[in-house]
Amino acid sequence: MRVGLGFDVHAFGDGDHLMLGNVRIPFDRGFVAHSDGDVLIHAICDALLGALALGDIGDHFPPSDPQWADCDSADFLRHCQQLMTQAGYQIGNIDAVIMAEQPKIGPHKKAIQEKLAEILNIKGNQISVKATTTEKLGFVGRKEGMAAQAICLLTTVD
Ligand SMILES: Nc1ccn([C@@H]2O[C@H](COP(=O)(O)O)[C@@H](O)[C@H]2O)c(=O)n1
Ligand SMILES: C[C@@]1(CO)OP(=O)(O)OP(=O)(O)OC[C@H]1O
Repeated sequence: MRVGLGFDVHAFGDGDHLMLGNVRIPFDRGFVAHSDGDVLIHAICDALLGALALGDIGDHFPPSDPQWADCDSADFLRHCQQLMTQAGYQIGNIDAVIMAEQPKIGPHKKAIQEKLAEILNIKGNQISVKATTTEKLGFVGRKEGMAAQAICLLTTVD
């Protein structure tokens, strides 16, 4: 068994939606990022890579590489999953928390969990997505951006 931890932050900029867990959420801002800025998927990728001791998302998809510009972060997640499978592991469970003052994540949580379960080919009860404000404190509280944290448990494939 191995555990991994991931954390990511993206600032808000111009835009009219956010991609979170590969679900499009209408919003009056967008993420500032090289890719689609899916802060939740990036945290999950780093959790998987961390559990495998394979570096972090930037090692695999360098921000300096134009091929990742505006990239669908689901592709990053599929790649990390392939690395996990090649290493002989499978997902036990993933737990994640999104830190955001806005938008409200609650109405989108189920869709996000279902989408991530579909991408990762796991059951719905193997992935948990939660949300919290930071009680108006810090950059999240000032609505300057969003953060996400994820932890995963990997087990060996029998
Ligand atoms: N962007 C957010 C932040 C929080 N929620 C939900 O609100 C509840 C209370 O969160 P606090 O951090 O203010 O205690 C909790 O159920 C969160 O899931 C949300 O939907 N969207
Ligand atoms: C995802 C990558 C892709 O170039 O860029 P960003 O979308 O800026 O996201 P970040 O969380 O900073 O991770 C680094 C990169 O791997």
